[in-house]
Amino acid sequence: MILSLSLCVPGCTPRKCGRGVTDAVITREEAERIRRIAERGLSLGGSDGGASILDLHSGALSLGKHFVNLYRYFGDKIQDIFTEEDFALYRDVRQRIQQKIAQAFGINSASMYLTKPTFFSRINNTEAKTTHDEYWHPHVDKVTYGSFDYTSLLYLSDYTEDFGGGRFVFMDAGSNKTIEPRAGRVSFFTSGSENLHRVEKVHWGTRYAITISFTCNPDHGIGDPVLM
Ligand SMILES: O=C(O)CCC(=O)C(=O)O
Ligand SMILES: [Fe+2]
Repeated sequence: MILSLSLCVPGCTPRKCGRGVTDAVITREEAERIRRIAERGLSLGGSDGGASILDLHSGALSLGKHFVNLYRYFGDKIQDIFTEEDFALYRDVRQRIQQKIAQAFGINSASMYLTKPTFFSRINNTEAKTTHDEYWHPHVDKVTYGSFDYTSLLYLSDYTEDFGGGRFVFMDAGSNKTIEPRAGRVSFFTSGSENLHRVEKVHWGTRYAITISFTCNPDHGIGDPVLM
């Protein structure tokens, strides 16, 4: 009798769940370069509330209470905003994080695929205006985003230096575990219910991060963002 049906992709689907954090994959200088890309892109829009995103794959950019498509809106002019080097840096960083996750979980990095959404986030202490601004709710990424099997977060600014509050919290039974964002710090974890988490409210300053996630299902894979 078949008790459960699930897609099994040998070599990627998490067999062991877990999490890791490293400051050794991305340098602070690289994180600063990526933060400048995030600042440039997000300066073209911004949510009325405290949480803005720029989705590099779809081009979705927070604007007021809604989203616009940066790529459609700017057309060819997008080349005045982002350069080929920006996208090359994203690819390089994405590859190194993918390899780190593969190594940490003992899986084959070639059986992991980048998945969407892949986005910059900018958070400040402005009061939320829509539910999109409510970044602090506990959630499971696989439930929120569907295709995620492995989540990674690359932090682009420093807790206590650039902003207060805004720590990442794994909500474990018994004791929570907190990650303090720091430019160049990569936090990665399996995206299921074993890693329920939330982000503390940012009390002051501006917090930048980028979410880069992977799926084991090639049908949910996307290519690296490209300059259109
Ligand atoms: O920015 C963070 O630290 C986490 C964000 C998050 O949980 C998410 O985007 O799903
Ligand atoms: Fe999350």
